[in-house]
Amino acid sequence: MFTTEFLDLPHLARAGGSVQLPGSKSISNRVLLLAALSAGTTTIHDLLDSDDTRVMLDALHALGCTVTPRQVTPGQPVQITGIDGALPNNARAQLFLGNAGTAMRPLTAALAILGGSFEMTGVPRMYERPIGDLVDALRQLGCQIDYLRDEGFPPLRIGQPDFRQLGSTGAAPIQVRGDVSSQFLTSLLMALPLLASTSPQAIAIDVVGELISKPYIHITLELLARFGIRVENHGWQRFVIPAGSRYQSPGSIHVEADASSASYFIALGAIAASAEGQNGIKIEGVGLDSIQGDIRFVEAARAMGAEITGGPNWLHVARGRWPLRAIDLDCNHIPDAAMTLAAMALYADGTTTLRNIASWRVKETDRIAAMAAEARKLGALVEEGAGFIRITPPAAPEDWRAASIHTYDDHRIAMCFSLAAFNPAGLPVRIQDPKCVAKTFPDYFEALFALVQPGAPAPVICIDGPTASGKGTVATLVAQRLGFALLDSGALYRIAGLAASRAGIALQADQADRIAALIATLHIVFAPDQRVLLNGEDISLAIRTEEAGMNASRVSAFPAVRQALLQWQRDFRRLPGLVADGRDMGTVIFPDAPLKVFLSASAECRAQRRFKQLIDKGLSANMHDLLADLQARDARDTQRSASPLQPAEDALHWDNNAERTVEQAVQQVLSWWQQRQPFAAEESAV
Ligand SMILES: O=C(O)C1=C[C@@H](OP(=O)(O)O)[C@@H](O)[C@H](O)C1
Ligand SMILES: C=C(OP(=O)(O)O)C(=O)O
Repeated sequence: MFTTEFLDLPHLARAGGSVQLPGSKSISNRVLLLAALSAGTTTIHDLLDSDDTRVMLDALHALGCTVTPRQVTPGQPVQITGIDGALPNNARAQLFLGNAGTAMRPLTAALAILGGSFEMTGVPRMYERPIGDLVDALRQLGCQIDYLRDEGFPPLRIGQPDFRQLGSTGAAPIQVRGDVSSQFLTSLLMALPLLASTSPQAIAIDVVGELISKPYIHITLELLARFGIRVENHGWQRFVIPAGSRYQSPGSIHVEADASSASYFIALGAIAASAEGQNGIKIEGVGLDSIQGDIRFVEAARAMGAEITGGPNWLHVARGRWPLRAIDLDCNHIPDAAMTLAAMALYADGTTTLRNIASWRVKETDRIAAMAAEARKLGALVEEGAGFIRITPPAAPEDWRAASIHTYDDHRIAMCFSLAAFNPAGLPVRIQDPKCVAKTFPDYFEALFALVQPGAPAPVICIDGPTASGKGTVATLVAQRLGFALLDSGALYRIAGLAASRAGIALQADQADRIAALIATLHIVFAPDQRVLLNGEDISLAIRTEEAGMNASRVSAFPAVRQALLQWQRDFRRLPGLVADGRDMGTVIFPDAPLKVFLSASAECRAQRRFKQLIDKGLSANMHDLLADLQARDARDTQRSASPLQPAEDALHWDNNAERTVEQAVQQVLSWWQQRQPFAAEESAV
């Protein structure tokens, strides 16, 4: 996941390949709760691991369910041992439910019926998302729920219910409004079997007013059936839970991939020209047999021009009509995926209108307002109303503008606007707070980058300089702040030197071809945890000794060795960008890099820095020897004929002497980078 303050997407041109999507949020959180209420143990395969499911898992754990393992591990199922319809007497817990509607609402209903002493809390936005219709419905039954702040909104306190009045009202249906969120009805449908299990009569729920987002009720009914509860659906108006209904674990259950998450990749296939040698985008894990209503996004995308084929659990999407066709659509049945249509509308041949989406206003943010504001920043014309949005794309490529997209802590805003990087003007797009995708799709950007190709080679920031100038530290931090990949080219020469000396090859010029041939056989891995592996062995420390540094300097003087490592280094170039640290990054390896920085410092200062580094690592060091070695390396690095150490003509210089801090150097590089971005002015105005 990208945890940077912002993520700059360079202009994107093409896409192709296949993507395996993470599990459905709506299915994951329903299955977790149903498993928790059931008798027996349920093994859940392909559960989504995201903020929304984590709050649900934590809540279930706090309520005494056995959850193994406690953290979702990719490829490993999660086992939940349920409470069999009852909590211990005097159960109490404070539950933090983040901004997960699928946790807050269903848990509120279930706990209000089970009884105990619970506080339901969340993030500030959760306290602006309505829950009054659900509380009103539960109070009809005798549930004890208090608002801790504003009437009609979380946080809530739940107490012990009093079901005596139920007897007197007999089997009167419970009324619930359906026009603000379908999650209220879903919550009742999942909680009321707890009452029906001991009730002599069936329990009926009547929907008052229009029921929005109906397909989510379909998911609820499908999953209830898997857990032994067969609800009668009378025309989406009345739902009847038979007397004696009792939760029974299905033993094992599989979570489909998320159909709403699929919408971004369907849109990608519809918008992007196919990458060379590829034919569109294959989406795996969800397909035409899905129980998720958002699969009907496929129809809308087809109407706009996408060419989509599919099987039970896969889809294939290719660009068809181009530009896309503008549409006018009632989107009530696909409230989440419809946002992706708004992103597709930026590439349509006219004005697209998305109607019947009033619920957008009470989700992660006011999504109608947010979509309108951000699409306008890109140059689109947008009209909005209480329950619709109308988008006209920028008229010509030159009407597009480079924008820094505010994401409002809303995963879907971030994912939707990543698609704006395909704009015809060749502009980059900045996504602020990219980690907001953690709500349902933590690795969204990684998945996107695996499929797309930039319009021009991915950006590179070169940081060159002599040994111990501090470039490694600065490069690492700059890469972290921007979410860029890191190339420590010195490490490659260190590895080459180490491998050659271990192979018994003398590090001298007449052996250069042998060393180059050896390099071609090496299997080198720079692990995400900073470890460096050579043919499977952790050599992170072995390449950091002074001797390894000297050997690196020796082999790096041989043109054949430099040549053998050239493509290796260039292959590090990837999205969203690269920070390359070395001696000839700006001059030889990435001469087209948009930012080149040359760090320098006096030999004494660098010797001091190296001394400290070695001591900190627990290695022995001697200042006098270090200075002499460093001067010898400087001489070799600057005097070698093959790519000698020298600043690129267009490099910006930073004197990294002792009185300057690492943070100052990092800030300077970031500020030079920022000045090169087209949204620099807008950003500094914020
Ligand atoms: O039940 C569900 O899983 C959901 C229902 C929908 O909400 P509304 O019913 O509030 O539209 C949807 O937007 C949400 O992401 C998930
Ligand atoms: C509306 C959404 O979430 P929630 O489940 O919190 O309602 C969403 O994921 O788009």
